[in-house]
Amino acid sequence: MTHVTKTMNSKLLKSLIHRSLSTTVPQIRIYEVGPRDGLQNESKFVPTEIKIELINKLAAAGIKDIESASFVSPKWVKQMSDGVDVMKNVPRVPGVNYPVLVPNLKGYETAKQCNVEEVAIFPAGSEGFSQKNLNCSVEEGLKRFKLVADQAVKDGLRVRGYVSCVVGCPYDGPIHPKTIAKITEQLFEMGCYEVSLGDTIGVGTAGSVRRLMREVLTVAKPEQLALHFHDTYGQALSNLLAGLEFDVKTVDSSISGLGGCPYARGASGNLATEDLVYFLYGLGLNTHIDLVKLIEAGRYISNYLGKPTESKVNRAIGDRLKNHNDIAKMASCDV
Ligand SMILES: CC(C)(COP(=O)([O-])OP(=O)([O-])OC[C@H]1O[C@@H](n2cnc3c(N)ncnc32)[C@H](O)[C@@H]1OP(=O)([O-])[O-])[C@@H](O)C(=O)NCCC(=O)NCCSC(=O)C[C@@](C)(O)CC(=O)[O-]
Repeated sequence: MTHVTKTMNSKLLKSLIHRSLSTTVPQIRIYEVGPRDGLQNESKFVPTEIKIELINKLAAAGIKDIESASFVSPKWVKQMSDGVDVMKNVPRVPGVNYPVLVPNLKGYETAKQCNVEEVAIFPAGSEGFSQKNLNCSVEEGLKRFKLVADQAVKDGLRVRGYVSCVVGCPYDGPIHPKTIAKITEQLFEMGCYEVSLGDTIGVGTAGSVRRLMREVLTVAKPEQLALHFHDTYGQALSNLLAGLEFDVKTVDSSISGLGGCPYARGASGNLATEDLVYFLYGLGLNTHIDLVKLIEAGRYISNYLGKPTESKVNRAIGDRLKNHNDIAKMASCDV
């Protein structure tokens, strides 16, 4: 790379970071799932203090919704078995929401003991995945989640719903959008304030996402929906653009592109939060996220896991920051 190109890239980067710090109106809400969806698939146990430090770094970067743990059966997902320690010890930053995933009333009771303000329930969009992930049919799963939602609403907690396998299932193949719309509607009837549409195995394309959105928007308003794309086939950003065309305002992502579900064969990581923030600034959509601190959080966890980041933005900017050798200086640079 020539000196001129290097300088231009560095100017571009500074202006991008400056914009990320200076604009004021949040237009897109980022719901970070790295500490939960991101780490649940890691085979080597990640110590509680590393999980807590990751959550702290995400909060310091300006993320306001951080799904921090799941209270599922430790026999099913051992990686999440320290959820209570995470939730009892993570310093709660005012204004930051620390939701947890719960599969049943048992998990809900644990969540309540940890003083969470929001729980997430997660029926599957397909029979095959429901059996593998929850050990029950879709209908039985919905019944269990209704018990959780009823109790949470009674206790004054917010309830978020996920529908997984919204486009395709690793066991049943393509899923009809009408099926997903029906489950989405049931989640709203249970009292969910928002439903996140999960392309669990990342098989969606802009075309299938558009078809899904048209159907789901017959039962929901765009501001009640979130988009949750895994990037298995490299389609997450184009799928997101297709979803944003329908005016959805909340996007799930995972720091460093970590993620996957142990019960969804072939599922890879989520859309990386660093890539999402870069992409949204490119569209002129403010997120209030400090990209430099976010990159630092991504490097922290990928260094710990001993693997390269899945975030292309982190990789691209990271190399240049090595040259500048001072992340903090870079973040405060003006143009
Ligand atoms: C639903 C169950 C529990 C059914 O599992 P089961 O084996 O049918 O349940 P069970 O009631 O027979 O319980 C088995 C054992 O687990 C215990 N147990 C039971 N529940 C709990 C709990 N809450 N907390 C702690 N322990 C629990 C229970 O006490 C018992 O212990 P034992 O008596 O044998 O010693 C199980 O299938 C499960 O935990 N599944 C969760 C799997 C999971 O976490 N998958 C990943 C998250 S989903 C996802 O990633 C997709 C999403 C949301 O991100 C969207 C997307 O990406 O698209």
